[in-house]
Amino acid sequence: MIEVRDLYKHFGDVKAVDGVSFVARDGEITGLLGPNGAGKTTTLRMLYTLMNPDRGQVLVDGIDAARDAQAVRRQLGVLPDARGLYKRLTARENIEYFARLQGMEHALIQARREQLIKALEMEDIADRRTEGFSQGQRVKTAIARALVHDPKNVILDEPTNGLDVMATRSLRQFMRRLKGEGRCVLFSSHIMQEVAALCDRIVVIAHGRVVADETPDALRAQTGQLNLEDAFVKIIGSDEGLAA
Ligand SMILES: Nc1ncnc2c1ncn2[C@@H]1O[C@H](COP(=O)(O)OP(=O)(O)OP(=O)(O)O)[C@@H](O)[C@H]1O
Repeated sequence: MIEVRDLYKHFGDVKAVDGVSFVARDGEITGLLGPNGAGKTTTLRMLYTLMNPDRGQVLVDGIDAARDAQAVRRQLGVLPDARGLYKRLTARENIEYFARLQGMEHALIQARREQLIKALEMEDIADRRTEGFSQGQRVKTAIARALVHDPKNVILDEPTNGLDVMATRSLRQFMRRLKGEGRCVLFSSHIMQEVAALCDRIVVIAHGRVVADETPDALRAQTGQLNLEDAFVKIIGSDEGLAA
């Protein structure tokens, strides 16, 4: 479980994150939805301990990120906005390298690596150097790498960005599988259809603030809109930056 309490991050005059609180529960998919520049990536960066908040608290499975960042990192699998693969290594080697950094044992690394390669249907690319990989191939490799240590909590920053329809469908399927395994899945998106299709809970963020935190059904009811797209536009007050 991931808990965010009253988080702030300002860059000069820009209030990127301005008092954000929410909870992402185990066995659920939580979507952080907001237009471009809403503060999604900054919020996630503080969650996965890449950036310190100006104020506020991040708890992962009850562990305070400010007190024990390393313990928090062990509990997290992260697909960052910069996918950051080693281009001279093959996909398999990228996954293995990360597992070694996590201090995993050789036999466990092999088992978990092969399990993920199969689950993400990446057998055909596993022994290719990642240099020249397509967006979809890069995302798959980065996700396999992020999950190799079997983390309970999974954070994905705009996971379907740049993916085609088939790749998006299979990634959604994979995220449902993670949820079915009881993991806490938190992802950001500016695509409302995606969030509507996947999420148990939607946290809508605009101008660094949470403007709604509901189930998709409750959002529809609260705004009196049958269509989620209309509901989002009503909550945010504009459809700017929200792709359908
Ligand atoms: N390192 C930084 N220095 C200065 N300003 C920053 C920095 N990081 C983010 N910002 C600003 O903070 C605001 C929120 O940015 P953020 O990347 O968190 O938004 P986002 O919701 O992830 O947007 P997008 O959907 O476009 O990725 C933006 O105005 C951005 O320009």
